[in-house]
Amino acid sequence: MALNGKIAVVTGAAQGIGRAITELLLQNGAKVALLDANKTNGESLKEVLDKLFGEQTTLFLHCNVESEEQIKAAFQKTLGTFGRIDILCNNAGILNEEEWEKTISINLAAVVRTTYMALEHMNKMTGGQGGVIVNTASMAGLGPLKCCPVYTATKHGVVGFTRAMAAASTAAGYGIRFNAICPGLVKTEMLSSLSNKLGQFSHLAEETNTIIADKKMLNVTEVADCLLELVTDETKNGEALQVRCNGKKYMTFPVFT
Ligand SMILES: NC(=O)C1=CN([C@@H]2O[C@H](COP(=O)(O)OP(=O)(O)OC[C@H]3O[C@@H](n4cnc5c(N)ncnc54)[C@H](O)[C@@H]3O)[C@@H](O)[C@H]2O)C=CC1
Ligand SMILES: CCCCCC(=O)/C=C/C=C\C/C=C\C/C=C\CCCC(=O)O
Repeated sequence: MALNGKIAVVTGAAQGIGRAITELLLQNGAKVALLDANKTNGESLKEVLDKLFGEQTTLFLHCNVESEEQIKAAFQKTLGTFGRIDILCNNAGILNEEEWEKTISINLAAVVRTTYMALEHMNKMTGGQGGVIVNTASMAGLGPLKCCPVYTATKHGVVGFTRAMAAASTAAGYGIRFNAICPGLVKTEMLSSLSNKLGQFSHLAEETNTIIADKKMLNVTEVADCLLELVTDETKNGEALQVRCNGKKYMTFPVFT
């Protein structure tokens, strides 16, 4: 799938992995609507991107993915400006075991909400032109992280939702591919502010921070490079791509017959 002329929506685009995804999509010729709840970071990133790629190639839309109304408005603005949506990257996420309901709301419920909203515009069965949806899960979507059970549950949920949607899309002919990316530790603000986010598991903070300090971490650009493969390689559907410092691996799962 070549990206020239393609229109992408990226959530959590203002910093970290979302910013790297946005920059790589732009470098490859796509136009991008950046959705983020952080207005200050989003607006200053838009200024940077205007200079690098031209004002017409991006939109910053202040949007909390927990709000159905705000997502709807962001999709309408994207369609009004760019005319179509080909790519959705559900990337916004938090790690907060204290505010665990908010973690479920942003990391899982919002992925479902945004995906269903995108289907209304992308689904070939209802007049859309198809495309690809890539969800940012985590290695915590493939195995347990003892310091953050709810974060782990949301990321397992994202992997399951992605794979089931891929199967539903194939069965019904939506013309949309669904993939999940599952990175290990990535150098971003999410990990640097971890200690006070573990709630009842804060007794594991010291051990967790030691692991983080000792482990080699991925750069956001390494994650974005792998995500680009999931966007552009039309053979990839229903995949969970694990990305670690020592390489990437397409995961295999039990098959139901
Ligand atoms: N940093 C890491 O080690 C890893 C991160 N991930 C996942 O990658 C994704 C991105 O995380 P990072 O870039 O590391 O975090 P980050 O904290 O640097 O960036 C997250 C972005 O999402 C935005 N955001 C948060 N809540 C939002 C909401 N309700 N509505 C709209 N935007 C919202 C934030 O404003 C921020 O710009 C998350 O889903 C995270 O779970 C996955 C594996 C590893
Ligand atoms: C192994 C899960 C990495 C998940 C990254 C993430 O989404 C959030 C991490 C939060 C805390 C990290 C705490 C412990 C990590 C333990 C092991 C990391 C091993 C990474 C690797 O080997 O690639």
